[in-house]
Amino acid sequence: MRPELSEYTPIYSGKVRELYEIDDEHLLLVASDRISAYDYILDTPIPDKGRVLTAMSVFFFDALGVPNHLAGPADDPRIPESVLGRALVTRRLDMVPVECVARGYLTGSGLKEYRANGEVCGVPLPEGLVDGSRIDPPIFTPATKAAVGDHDENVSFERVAEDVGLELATRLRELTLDVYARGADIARERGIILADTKFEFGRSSDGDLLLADEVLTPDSSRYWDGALYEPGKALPSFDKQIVRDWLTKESGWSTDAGTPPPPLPADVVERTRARYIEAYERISGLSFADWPGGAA
Ligand SMILES: N#Cc1c(N)ncnc1-c1cnn(CCN2CCOCC2)c1
Repeated sequence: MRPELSEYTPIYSGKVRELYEIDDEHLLLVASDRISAYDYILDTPIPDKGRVLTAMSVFFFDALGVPNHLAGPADDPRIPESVLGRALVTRRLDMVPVECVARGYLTGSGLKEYRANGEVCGVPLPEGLVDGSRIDPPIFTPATKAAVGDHDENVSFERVAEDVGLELATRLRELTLDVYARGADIARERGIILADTKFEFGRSSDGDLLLADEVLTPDSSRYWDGALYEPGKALPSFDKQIVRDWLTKESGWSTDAGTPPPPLPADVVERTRARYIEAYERISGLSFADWPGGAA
């Protein structure tokens, strides 16, 4: 008999995920079906988004073999039926207050910084780069964690070293670049570019540095369709562009409307759900139908 979610104490609620306390040593990390666009949490959920992104995290945790915070399988008996498939039991860690970002392509806030001063987080880049340019080798561009709803602030490696010490900052950079490179290689071999990603790390009670949070999902990474990539060409989001295009080109809403986006039509929801499942099945080689928690 599985416990009810109400038996666990909620300790953190983010835009699309929540964290609950199971006991002194264990947490329940729950991924919702909520989707965000243009800094709004949309009213319309994407069915199975939470389950697909949980499956992606588990695939990469397993494939990359990095010591991590998982403390049980996807069907762990401590997971309530109501969130089965979109929740994971994790070890409770002492989180390192750094968003560990790796960038293999120049876009977003990194591009904005580069255009202003030719570098990103203090890392100088060659002249002449444009939106979508490859950054090879990838760079470590950390950020400080922002409050829910705010944007993280890009900071230099030196600032991270001041905050957490040079040894840990160096280890975070090494791990971030190694895990990103290996994960991006796996995805690229299957036709999906992971342009950048954000990791979080924490220390266990016995002092080990473990990979935490979600790993290489479309919510923590930019997913691009590799078939469309040309050098120097930024691509639309593999998973969110259907929603973005409908909102800005068909719904009558605009990003400067000053009002929340309208509900999504059923076909946009279904096509978006299919994109998440496609990304998972292409990268993992597994069938989403085999993932726990599907409709009975
Ligand atoms: N993972 C993890 C983890 C852990 N294993 N131990 C202790 N704390 C955390 C933790 C606490 N906050 N965050 C930020 C990311 N949140 C994740 C949930 O959803 C909201 C955002 C991570």
